[in-house]
Amino acid sequence: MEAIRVSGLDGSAIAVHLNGATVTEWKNQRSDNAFFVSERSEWQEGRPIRGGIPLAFPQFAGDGPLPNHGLARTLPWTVAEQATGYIQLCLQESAASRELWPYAFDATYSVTFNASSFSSVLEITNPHARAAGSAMQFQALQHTYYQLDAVTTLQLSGLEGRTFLDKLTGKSPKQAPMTPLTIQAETDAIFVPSQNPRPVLLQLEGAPVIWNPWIAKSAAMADFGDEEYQHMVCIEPGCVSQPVTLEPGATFRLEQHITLLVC
Ligand SMILES: O=P(O)(O)OC[C@H]1O[C@H](O)[C@H](O)[C@@H](O)[C@@H]1O
Repeated sequence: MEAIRVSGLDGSAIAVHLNGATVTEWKNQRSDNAFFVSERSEWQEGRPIRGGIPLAFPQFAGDGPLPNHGLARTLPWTVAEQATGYIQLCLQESAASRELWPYAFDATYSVTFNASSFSSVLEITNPHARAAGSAMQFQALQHTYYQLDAVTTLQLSGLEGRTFLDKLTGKSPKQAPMTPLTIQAETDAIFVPSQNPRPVLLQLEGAPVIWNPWIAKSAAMADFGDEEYQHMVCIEPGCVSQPVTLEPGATFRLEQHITLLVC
């Protein structure tokens, strides 16, 4: 599977796969890889990579008729630009995408990084001329897997008191505790947008999904090690509970900015 390695300043580097524009590695001043990638990931063209930052578009998870998380994470993207600490990839509609989703779209994914910060921006344009086209609706999300020493010691601040839809109980609305979020069991929480969002540990755009498969689901996944849930968490900025409606000619932007606070 084709991976591109991009070097940045101060010894930093990323690896990104054309399959899904999936970033699988960010080497920074703290670690060889900030992102979790499963030892059991499949690494097959046309299959999702289990780790790094798969992109969900135009559908989140099983929310519609498309394959889980849509089509962007399994199609081949192309490199549009590359420089020190920067890469931009793009994807347009194709026969393969039209088979699954009958809309025209222009997607770009731009990653800018150095040894202490990492930004990734997904942009989706509805390419129809304003007069001619129609609006399109979709969900989009950056499914970021973080590598952790121990998930049970994670404290995630910024989501105190916010409402989330709990996928483990049929998307029932619940309220996050007023203390930092911790993960001590299976977690699959879709946060809903709030009026006054605060940064979530990292600076995230949109309302994140927080996921850890824990014991039983890990054992059931063929491309995930039984014990790996202990060393990862997914914090996924995106627009899920409120899908995006994009008018002809308009561009939607989903940003993720990660800053190392301790070096
Ligand atoms: O197994 P995947 O298709 O990669 O999905 C992995 C996970 O993604 C999201 O976080 C969803 O909320 C989960 O319900 C899903 O299990």
